[in-house]
Amino acid sequence: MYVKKLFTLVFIQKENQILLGLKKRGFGMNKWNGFGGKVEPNETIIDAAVRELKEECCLIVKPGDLKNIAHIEFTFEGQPTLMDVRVFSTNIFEGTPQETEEMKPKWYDNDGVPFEDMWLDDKLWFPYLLQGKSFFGHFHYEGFDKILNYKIEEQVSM
Ligand SMILES: Nc1nc(SCCc2ccccc2)c2[nH]cnc2n1
Repeated sequence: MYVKKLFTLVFIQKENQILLGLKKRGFGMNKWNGFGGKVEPNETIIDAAVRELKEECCLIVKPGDLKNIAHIEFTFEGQPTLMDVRVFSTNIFEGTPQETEEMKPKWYDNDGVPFEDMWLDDKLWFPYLLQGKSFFGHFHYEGFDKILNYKIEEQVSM
């Protein structure tokens, strides 16, 4: 029986580039990732996504401009937590990405994503993200550096 915890993950995209942030502390520290975090009890998932993006790199997006492109679940052998991550993307945003205490932002070419410094699973589902295909994924980890099993299923539309 898992204890489900809800998280957001936002990817800002340009023509052939994607904005990633180097996590400077906490869960996933020293890995490049999208922007996000825990959904608080008093907010919607979308509001959490907008809030975390602003907190982590000072970009402003409108809730209506965020497209839910994926639902990814992470479980870890021997742990009761199921991380329920709602992934959003948009190419409509205001501001210039700024470094914060949480994240150091950097634009990457779509064909130059630093998978060697990201979560192991990311290289498995980034192709769907970069091609704008919606998907469901579940990744079951042993520790943080080994995927025991996973599934990815394209979804017609979320
Ligand atoms: N890309 C990616 N992201 C996460 S956690 C994303 C959600 C999150 C959680 C806590 C703080 C900020 C953001 C992953 N976990 C395992 N593989 C993973 N891949």
